[in-house]
Amino acid sequence: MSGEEEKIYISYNCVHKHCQKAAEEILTTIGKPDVIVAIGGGGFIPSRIIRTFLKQQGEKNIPIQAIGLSLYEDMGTGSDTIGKEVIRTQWLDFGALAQHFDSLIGKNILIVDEVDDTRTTLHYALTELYQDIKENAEKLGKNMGDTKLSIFVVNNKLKPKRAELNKELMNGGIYISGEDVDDKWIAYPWESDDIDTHTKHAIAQGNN
Ligand SMILES: O=P(O)(O)OC[C@H]1O[C@H](OP(=O)(O)OP(=O)(O)O)[C@H](O)[C@@H]1O
Repeated sequence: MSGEEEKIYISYNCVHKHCQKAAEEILTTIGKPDVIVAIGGGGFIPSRIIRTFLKQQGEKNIPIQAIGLSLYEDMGTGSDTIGKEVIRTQWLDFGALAQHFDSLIGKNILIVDEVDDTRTTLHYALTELYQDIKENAEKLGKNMGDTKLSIFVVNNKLKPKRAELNKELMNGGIYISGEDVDDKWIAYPWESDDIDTHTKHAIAQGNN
């Protein structure tokens, strides 16, 4: 079987509908997030879409903050290590954030990415964000208060993960995937150089 046939094709419609459904669940469980943290590049488009459905009439748009995380093979890795390392290419600018909030302390934070593959990236994002907020709180002589960290991914791959998400750090925050899928290559529409053919494949697979 060729690589092409192995891929799962996801259409823009499909991403949109997963975002809509996840937003409903978020609003009925943890309530409206104060800020969305988009993990670039794959988390950018889903973040913008989900914001549409999280916004309530007459209210301000939820700010989207971008962080850039990339996975690199860790050449010096031993057999007991994670095998891939996460590189920060962009991080939160707490100075700029201060225009919107006094800080992220006590806020309802939603982290968004397109795919949870080995979970390395989400684990890194959750742990590092928590740590930064905690350090910020300590500097201000505060505690973490009711800071909640939740996660939305368009797709979660059903496979053994290289890292687990620490529920304690999430503090009642939730994890939602639009759809759990087999451990196959996922073709997202924003990566396509032929969107019409891509969408046809997605429709044929029921991913529209
Ligand atoms: O669960 P994991 O195994 O950590 O993999 C998931 C991550 O991998 C991809 O990022 P990539 O580094 O390819 O960057 P991109 O989003 O810019 O494509 C994807 O966007 C996720 O962030």
